[in-house]
Amino acid sequence: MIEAEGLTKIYGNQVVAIEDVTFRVERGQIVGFLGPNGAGKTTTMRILTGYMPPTRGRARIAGYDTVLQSLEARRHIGYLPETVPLYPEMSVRAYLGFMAEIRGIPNRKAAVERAMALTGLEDRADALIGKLSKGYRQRVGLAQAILHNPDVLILDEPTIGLDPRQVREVRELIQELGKTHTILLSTHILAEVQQICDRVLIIHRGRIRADMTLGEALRSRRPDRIFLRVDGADAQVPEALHGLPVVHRVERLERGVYEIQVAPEAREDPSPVLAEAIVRRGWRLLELRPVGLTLEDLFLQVTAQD
Ligand SMILES: Nc1ncnc2c1ncn2[C@@H]1O[C@H](COP(=O)(O)OP(=O)(O)OP(=O)(O)O)[C@@H](O)[C@H]1O
Repeated sequence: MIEAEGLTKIYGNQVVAIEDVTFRVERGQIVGFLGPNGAGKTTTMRILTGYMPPTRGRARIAGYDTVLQSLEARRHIGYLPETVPLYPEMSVRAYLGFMAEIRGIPNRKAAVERAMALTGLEDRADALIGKLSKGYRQRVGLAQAILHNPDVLILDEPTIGLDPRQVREVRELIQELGKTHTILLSTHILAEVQQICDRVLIIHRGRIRADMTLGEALRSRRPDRIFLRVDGADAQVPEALHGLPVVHRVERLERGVYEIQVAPEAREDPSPVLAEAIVRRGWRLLELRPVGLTLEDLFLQVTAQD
C-alpha cells in the first residue's frame, strides 16, 4: 500500500514543486498518475521511493515511513525510472545478477530467474542487452524493479518510445504484475490509464486535482454531447435540430453524421426529443448515442483550472 500525507517539496527555499499532496493506493490497485509537464509527478515519485525526503508531510510504503524507516520501505518498493541505466555489453542474466548483488539481495540466482520468468525474459537470458529491442529492454527495466520481490511498484512512463506492439506487450505485462502488486504508474498517455488502471490521480501545479476510480471519472458528468446518424435530407438536419430547446449546437461531421452539443440548461434526457424530431420529418434514425466523457475531457478540465 502507498500512503502520501500532506507531502510538500520546496526546492532551494523557493520552488514549491508539490504542495499538500495526499492520496492512498490500496493493495492490489493500479493507479495512473497524470499531470502536465512540471506538475510534480517525478518529485512525488522520488519522495515515495525514498530518493529524497519531503520538506513537509510523510509517505509510507507498506506501512513503513520512507524517511524514518527507509530501509524497510525500500525493501517493499520497486522503481522503474524513466531511463533505466542498463549495461549494453552485459547479458540479461548477468546484468540482473549484478543488480541483485549490489542491492544485497539474498538467494540471488533464484531472484534473477524469478524476475526473468515474471517479465517473459527467459528466452533472452543470455542475449546482450545492447542487442535487445526497446520493448525487451523495458522488460529488463521491469525485471530489475521486481528483483527483490517488492509488493509496490512505481513506474515512470513505462511505455514511452515503444512501438505499438511493444506498448501492448508491456501493458499486458504491467496488468499481469498488477494482479500481485500495488502499482503507481506515471504516464502522458491517457488511453494507457483507461486501459490498465483502476484509479486515476491528476496532479496540476503541485496539487492533486482529481482522485477517483476510472468508472467515477468517466461517469462524473451527464454526457453533454450526442452522436447521431440520420438517413435524411442531409443539409436540413442541422437546421431542424438546432431549433430544439435541448440543443445548443449541431456539428455536421460528415454526410448523415452529426454531433449534438446539448444545451447546458437542458434538464431532461435529450435523446427522445431528438429521435422524435427526426422521425417526424420522415427521416430514418440509424444511430443515437451519448458521446461519453473521456479521460481527455476530464484531464483538460482539471488542468485548465488554476
Ligand atoms: N532539483 C530541482 N530544483 C529546482 N526545481 C525543481 C527541481 N526538480 C524539479 N523542479 C521543479 O519542480 C516542479 C515539478 O517538477 P517535476 O519534475 O516533479 O514535474 P513532473 O510532473 O515530473 O514533470 P515531467 O512530466 O516534465 O517530468 C517543476 O516546476 C520543476 O521545474
